[in-house]
Amino acid sequence: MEEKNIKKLVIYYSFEGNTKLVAEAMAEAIGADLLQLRPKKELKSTGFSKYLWGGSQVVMKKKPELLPFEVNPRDYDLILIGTPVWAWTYTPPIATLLSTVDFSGKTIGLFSTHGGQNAKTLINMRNQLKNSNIAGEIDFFEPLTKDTGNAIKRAKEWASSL
Ligand SMILES: Cc1cc2nc3c(=O)[nH]c(=O)nc-3n(C[C@H](O)[C@H](O)[C@H](O)COP(=O)(O)O)c2cc1C
Repeated sequence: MEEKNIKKLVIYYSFEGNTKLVAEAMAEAIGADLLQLRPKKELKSTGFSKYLWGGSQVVMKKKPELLPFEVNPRDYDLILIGTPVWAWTYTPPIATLLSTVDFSGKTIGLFSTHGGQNAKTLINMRNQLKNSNIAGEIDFFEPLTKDTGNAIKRAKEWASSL
């Protein structure tokens, strides 16, 4: 987007910090506000049980209730939406977001972080945003622990290119 005074927002969910890392880099690069999605009930699962818990949430198509937003996404023009990949798709808090906020007419960038299998995550998100202008998509392989510097650079360059 060319205009100087457009309002920019980065919305993300992050369970273990990978998506948060790139979301914050993007927001810093383009001067965007940040909105972290927080489920009212976040299970503090660790070890293998987190996969059972998270995976079952996705399979059951859960849309957990979120804590109130500090900003209204409708007030923004360019909105970047980021998710971890769970069970080959976007996370339940993002399902809540996409089904409760009207993103029609907005310019959207989509990003994900994953453990090597991004699968149809970004396609599935795009399919929920049929009335938005999808300006770009990018994914990252666990940026907290794998090639962090390069991931931050890619995140900043991508956000700046939208
Ligand atoms: C419940 C659960 C399911 C996951 N499913 C996948 C998957 O299908 N494909 C994949 O590549 N990574 C999968 N992962 C790994 C995460 O996508 C990856 O670690 C991601 O960067 C985590 O983001 P976060 O640190 O922001 O929470 C899964 C992780 C969890 C906890």
